[in-house]
Amino acid sequence: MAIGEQREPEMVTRRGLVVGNYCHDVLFRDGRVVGESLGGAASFVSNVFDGLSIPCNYVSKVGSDFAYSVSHPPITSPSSMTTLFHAHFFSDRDSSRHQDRILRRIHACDPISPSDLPESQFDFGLAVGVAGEILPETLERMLDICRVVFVDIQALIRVFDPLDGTVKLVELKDSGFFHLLPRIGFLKASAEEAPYIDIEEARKWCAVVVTEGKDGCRVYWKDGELQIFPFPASQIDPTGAGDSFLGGFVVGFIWGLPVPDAALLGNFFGSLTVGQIGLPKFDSRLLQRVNNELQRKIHCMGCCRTRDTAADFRMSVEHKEFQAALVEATKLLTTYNGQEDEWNSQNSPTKEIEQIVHQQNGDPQKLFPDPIYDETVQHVKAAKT
Ligand SMILES: Nc1ncnc2c1ncn2[C@@H]1O[C@H](COP(=O)(O)OP(=O)(O)OP(=O)(O)O)[C@@H](O)[C@H]1O
Ligand SMILES: O[C@H]1[C@H](O)[C@@H](O)[C@H](O)[C@@H](O)[C@H]1O
Repeated sequence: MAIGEQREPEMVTRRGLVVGNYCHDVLFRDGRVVGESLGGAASFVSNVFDGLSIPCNYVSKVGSDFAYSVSHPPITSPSSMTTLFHAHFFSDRDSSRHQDRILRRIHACDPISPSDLPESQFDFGLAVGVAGEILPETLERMLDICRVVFVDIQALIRVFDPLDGTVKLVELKDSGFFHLLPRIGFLKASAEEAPYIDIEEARKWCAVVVTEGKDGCRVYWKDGELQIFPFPASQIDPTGAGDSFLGGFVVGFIWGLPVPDAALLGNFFGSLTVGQIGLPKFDSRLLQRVNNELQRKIHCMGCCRTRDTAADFRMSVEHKEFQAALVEATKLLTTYNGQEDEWNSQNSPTKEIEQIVHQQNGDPQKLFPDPIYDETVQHVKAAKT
């Protein structure tokens, strides 16, 4: 290498683990079925990860009635049904007591036990259960084998009415998972779930990200908090917005973005999700733009940037620019060479069961250099103590 020539940062591949069951979702509006779709946070997360070529191991269980073809095959439990949710939405929001939906678990697939997890070590893990399938011992095992674990609180605090399966929430401290908080990297909750956490207590132990629907999200850590602004969206179905948010957030994190920038990417994928029923289809040109933008950003930040704990929770100087680039990317959806109608008809929400077949996107994406990732993980851990 010639003197003065800049060495490209050496890229490495992160190993990730996603744990949580796929499910069947049936959507009702005012008592009428309006959509049926593949669901489960793991399916929404894999939709984002596959779109951005993030390779991962998935541990998910379904029954022999599972109706979809997926790119990351689940474990089939012959004796159990696939988890099934009925989500009831109401035009008159009073009848749903101001929740955006009433959710009922109609069937529950088998839980995921520690022995279902691979024997390997992972750079990151996502605990994204939907119906109580992640047991305390399963999360504990994930914490043993993954360097950073992102947890969706819905995996921890949901309980189910024994008569009709209505989903209710319990306080995190009564959930059987509270003692694991100091080992969790990030805890993600929706605005509806946030009251079940004592945020002041939880933020001493891990970073907490509260998603706030059309208002974006708020990140809390030991020494501070920050509101991250949303992207405009026209909401058709909120299902899975939080899951896609988490997918985008984790992608940002493993690319080495500071937490607020990663949360912005989460907001971006959350906003893309609410515009479609069920699992969203992301436009490939839009995904390419996002990948280019991530490449550009890590080259700007360089691998020699100064790192300190506070910096990981501070917006990058290019935060606004990143936001503008993502807004610009969404314009691809409306200015497709004047062929908006064609695009819209290809992407319009379907009311029939879709057979979702993901394409594996070639070679795994090479991500941020290892020393930087090591530092980020250290800093997230240091921020707690
Ligand atoms: N109407 C909206 N407009 C723009 N962005 C939205 C809208 N709704 C959701 N989002 C984005 O998606 C993220 C997650 O949404 P939300 O807070 O509704 O998650 P959630 O309740 O966990 O969803 P679910 O449980 O259905 O997966 C938000 O933080 C926001 O960035
Ligand atoms: O598919 C959805 C999705 O994963 C949501 O995040 C979850 O809240 C629902 O339980 C599930 O049916």
